Amino acid sequence: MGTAPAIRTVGLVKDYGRTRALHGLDLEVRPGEVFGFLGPNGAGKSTTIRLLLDLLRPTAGTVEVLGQDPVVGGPALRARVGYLPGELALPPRTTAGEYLRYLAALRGGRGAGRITALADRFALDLSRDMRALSRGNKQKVGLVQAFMHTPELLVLDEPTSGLDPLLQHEFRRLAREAADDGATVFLSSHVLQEVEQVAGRVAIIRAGVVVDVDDVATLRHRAGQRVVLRFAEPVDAAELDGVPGITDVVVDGATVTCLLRGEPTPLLQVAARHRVLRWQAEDRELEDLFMDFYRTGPVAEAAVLDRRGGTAGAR
Ligand SMILES: Nc1ncnc2c1ncn2[C@@H]1O[C@H](COP(=O)(O)OP(=O)(O)OP(=O)(O)O)[C@@H](O)[C@H]1O
Repeated sequence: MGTAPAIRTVGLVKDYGRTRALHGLDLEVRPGEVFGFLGPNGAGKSTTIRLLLDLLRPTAGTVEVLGQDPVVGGPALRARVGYLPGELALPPRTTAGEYLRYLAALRGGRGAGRITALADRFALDLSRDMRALSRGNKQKVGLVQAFMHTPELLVLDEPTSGLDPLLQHEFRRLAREAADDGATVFLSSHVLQEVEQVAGRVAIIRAGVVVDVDDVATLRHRAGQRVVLRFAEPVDAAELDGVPGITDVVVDGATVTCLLRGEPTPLLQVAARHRVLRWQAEDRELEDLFMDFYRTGPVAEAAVLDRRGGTAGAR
C-alpha cells in the first residue's frame, strides 16, 4: 500500500444549492491511524464523509480514498471500506441476522464468518425483527456491517451515538483492534471526550473548514480542566498570580475558579497553604476549545476569512 494517505482531501468545496457546506476542506489521514473528525452540529462532518464514499460529488476540490478518487474507484474501492452512516436506513421486514447475511452475500461472502462474534460483543440479538430494534440496537447492526468484512478503512459517522457507556467502551476496543491489525479508522463526533479516548490525532472542523489538526494529547492539554476550589476562608487573588498552568482566575470570597493546563502540582501547592473544603476538576469540552480559539489563536482569523467567503483554513 506504500505511504499513500488513507484519506486525502484538498480544497474540498460542497454546495447544497445556495448553501456552501464545505469551504475548501484540507484533510490528510495516515494509514493505520485512528483519526477523529470533531466538530459541532452542522460543521460539515457528514457532508465530508458522504464525499469520501461517493454518495455526494464535490463542487470543487479533490478527494482520495486509499489512494484513489472514489468516483473512479467505484464498487471495488467501496468493498475495501467499512462505512457507518449517520442515519442508518434499515429494511423493516427482516431480522438483523438475515440483513447482515444478505450484506455479506452482496460482498461475495466476505464477513459472514464474523457476524455472530461481532453481534455477541455488542449483545445484539440477531433474531429480532429490525422493526422492533431500538435506536441503540440499530446502531449495533450498523457497526457490525461496517466491521464484519475487515475493511482496510473504516469511515464511521458518529459511531457511539445511541450506545450505552459499556458498549461505547466495546466500540473503542474494536476500533483499536482494527487499527492494530493495520486498518485506518476515521470517525466523526461532536464530543471531544468521546474522540480523545480512541483517536491518536484529531481534526477540528467548523463551518466547513478544518481549523486545527493535532494529536489528542496536545488537544487535551490545550482544552485543560476547569477547577473549582472552595476554601475555609476567603483567599487573596494575588496568591494565584503567576502559578504555572493557571489562567482565567476568578476569586469569589472563599471560592476560586480557574483553568488548569498541565500538571496540577503548582496549584495544589498554593491551595495547600489554606484549608481546602472542596476540590472539583472537570475536563473541558469542544465548545470550550472553540471559545479559546476565538479569543486567541489563528482560528479566529480562519473563521473571519471563512465568513468573508475566503477559503483559507488555519493550517
Ligand atoms: N441535503 C442538504 N441540503 C441542504 N443543506 C444541507 C444538506 N445536508 C447538509 N446541509 C447543510 O450543510 C451543512 C453541513 O451539514 P453536515 O450534515 O455535513 O454537518 P455535520 O457536521 O455532519 O452536522 P451533524 O452533526 O448535525 O450531522 C449544514 O449547514 C447543513 O444544514
